[in-house]
Amino acid sequence: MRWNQLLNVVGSHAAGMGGDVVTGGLPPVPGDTVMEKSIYFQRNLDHLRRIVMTEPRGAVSGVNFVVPATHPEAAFGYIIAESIEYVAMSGSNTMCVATVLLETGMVPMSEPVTELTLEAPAGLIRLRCECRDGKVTKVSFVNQPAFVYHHRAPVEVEGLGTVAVDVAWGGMTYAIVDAQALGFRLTEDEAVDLVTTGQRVKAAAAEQLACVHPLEPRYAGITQTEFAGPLRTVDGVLTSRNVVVISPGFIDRSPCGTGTSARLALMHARGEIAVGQPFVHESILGTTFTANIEDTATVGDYPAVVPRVGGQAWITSLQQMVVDPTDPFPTGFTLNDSPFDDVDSLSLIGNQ
Ligand SMILES: O=C(O)[C@H]1NCC[C@@H]1O
Repeated sequence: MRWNQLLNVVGSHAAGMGGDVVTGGLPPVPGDTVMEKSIYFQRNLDHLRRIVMTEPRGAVSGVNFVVPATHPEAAFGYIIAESIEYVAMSGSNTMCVATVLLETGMVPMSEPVTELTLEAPAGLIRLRCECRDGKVTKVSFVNQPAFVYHHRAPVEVEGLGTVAVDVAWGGMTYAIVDAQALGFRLTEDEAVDLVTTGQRVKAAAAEQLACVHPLEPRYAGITQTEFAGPLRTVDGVLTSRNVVVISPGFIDRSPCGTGTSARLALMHARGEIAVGQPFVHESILGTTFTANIEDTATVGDYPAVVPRVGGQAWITSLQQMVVDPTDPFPTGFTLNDSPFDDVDSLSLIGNQ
């Protein structure tokens, strides 16, 4: 027993998308808000993200670090790290965190519903967790407001010509394109092509379209591409498939909660969905999130919507990750054959 580091890591996934939850082993993380803690973590403790995210210990694109909340209404805070950014919010990760907190007893579970408030870097997140026989069967949460930065902006994309791109914020920033117009059905056999095209769209949109969140810490740029499938009605409910390509080039296995939020903002702006109307978003795997707009709002000068997104998460492992002082890879490594290759090209939060 001579480890330099020991982290308690609960593996989980929401609708197919992995999200590890670190429930113990962290040093104190200073900050007056969870956003400040996230910025501190990025600057001073990023080696902990690398330990969980990279080989030889882990290989996952989302890691959540559970920290004490700074707001009296929240049970816990959580810092959310994706492959190349510390994000304000994430839907699948929020479902994983809530499920882990409840199913491991860190937060008491009440059946059939546990109302819970957590503190994400984006702010307070109110959750409604449906629970049966000790299992969380659905987590739905009210996201911070989502809004549209750009409507059908013409973007010159390498190999594609001029593409109409919408850009919307849902907790992360999305370049949203019409999947059908680009020839995609959003099926599993298209995964590699979706990543290649999605990365090109994202690079071009990020270069050609400015977007800076109006509120501190002023998240800037575009880090996700969302291919929006056609809207259809299934059993009377507005439904659509989508695929999100996460930086640095990896498909979200889930229907993507922040992408769903961004899409709700866009659909509302286009008159395609009303406040309160149910919506089902499908992933490339066919897994689903339910969603609706709870209310309208404004963010800076942008008209916005307040989204609710729901889905289910499952615990997959209980681990203690350790670092031996003689280990040649104390903070892991990546090779460029891995979809998580770019962990070192971390983009900093806001305009630091
Ligand atoms: O559900 C979401 O919002 C996320 N899934 C992985 C990438 C995004 O953070």
